[in-house]
Amino acid sequence: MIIQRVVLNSRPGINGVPTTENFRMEEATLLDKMSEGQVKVRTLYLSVDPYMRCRMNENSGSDYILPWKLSEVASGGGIGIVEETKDACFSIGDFVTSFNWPWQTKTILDGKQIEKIDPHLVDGHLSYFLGAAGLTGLTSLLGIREKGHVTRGANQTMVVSGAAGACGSLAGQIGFLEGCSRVVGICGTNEKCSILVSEMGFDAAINYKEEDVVQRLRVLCPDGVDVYFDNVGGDISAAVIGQMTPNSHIILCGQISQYNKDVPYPPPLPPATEEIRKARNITRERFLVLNYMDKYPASTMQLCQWIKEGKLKVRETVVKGLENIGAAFQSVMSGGNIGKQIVHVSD
Ligand SMILES: NC(=O)C1=CN([C@@H]2O[C@H](COP(=O)(O)OP(=O)(O)OC[C@H]3O[C@@H](n4cnc5c(N)ncnc54)[C@H](OP(=O)(O)O)[C@@H]3O)[C@@H](O)[C@H]2O)C=CC1
Ligand SMILES: CCCCCC(=O)/C=C/[C@@H]1[C@@H](C/C=C\CCCC(=O)O)[C@@H](O)C[C@H]1O
Repeated sequence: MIIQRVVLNSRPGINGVPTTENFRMEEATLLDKMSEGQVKVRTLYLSVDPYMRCRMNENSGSDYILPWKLSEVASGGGIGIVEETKDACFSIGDFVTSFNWPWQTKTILDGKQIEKIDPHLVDGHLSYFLGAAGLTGLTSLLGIREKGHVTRGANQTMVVSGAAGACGSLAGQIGFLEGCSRVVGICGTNEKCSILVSEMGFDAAINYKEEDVVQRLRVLCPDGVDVYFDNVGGDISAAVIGQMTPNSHIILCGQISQYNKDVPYPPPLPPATEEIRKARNITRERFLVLNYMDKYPASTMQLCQWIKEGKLKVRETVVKGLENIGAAFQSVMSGGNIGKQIVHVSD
């Protein structure tokens, strides 16, 4: 059977900005023969995520992220429907997901690699399993619970960078649900700022491309910042850390502003900021959602319940067509998305 797939065409270079030309769509043959334990699936949705930038380098710089190979199919989070099965755990028509889904229209996967998902849990919004009800939501929830030290009634102020993105938009809302009394977002457009405040319940938002972040934080967080959900790193984080209170906490989720640079992960803070951090005893521990797999089932149920109750507002930016996945990734890296970026491959 002939299928379409997307392969890594070229590497942007460790200090380069990724482009759509780094990816190439091509035809390939999917073997008709399946072995015991295998499942043939049609791809419905694929996820593009910032960590994929590290997979475009020859060396990902991280022990848990493998580089993509040139001219080989790329992969990431995906959702599909079972079309044929040689694994008794699955039936035709089951919806399934995997963290390691090849970027192709149809594929044969090992049954052990995939997990069934129940669309009723998300009122039929299957793609939410790549976002709010998937690793993105788990990252926001577990990041806050494991590293945020949020205490109900403690009158804490949370700041979120990358606030209008997939993790950030959920993190701000979860900050409130877990007990913060004030949440301020930082993001890159006025439209995003307005959505954060009017739709997602943030108290205020700062457009870092147009406003003086330090000055605005002084006004919007008069008692200082107690919890910082950091998605971006760089100058924005230095500005936030300068406003943090003694014994406060950074949730070190990601550092997207540094992903097109040859720096280690997590990148060290600039010396003056590191001095502030130490003097104020601010924690900045590495957080990786993959380290909390035992907490996924209960946390996923919590996220689905909040989504159903309307307590967690979900935004997606959906691009149609496997051929557009490179553009969708490039868009995430340059701020084109609001909420989770999804690629819709087939109905
Ligand atoms: N620790 C973990 O286990 C996990 C960590 N992550 C991390 O969480 C972060 C967010 O990921 P995710 O929610 O999927 O992606 P997003 O949906 O937040 O998309 C990325 C956003 O980052 C912003 N951005 C891009 N470049 C810059 C820059 N130079 N400076 C400031 N902001 C920038 C853009 O928004 P804007 O318009 O605001 O610039 C863009 O929309 C990433 O750092 C990622 O690596 C994600 C999953 C798990
Ligand atoms: C080096 C930068 C990492 C920044 C943090 C981040 O975004 C982490 C994201 C992970 C992500 C990727 C983890 C593993 C992929 C393994 C695939 C492979 O190499 O085969 C996601 O899957 C969940 C987050 O914890």
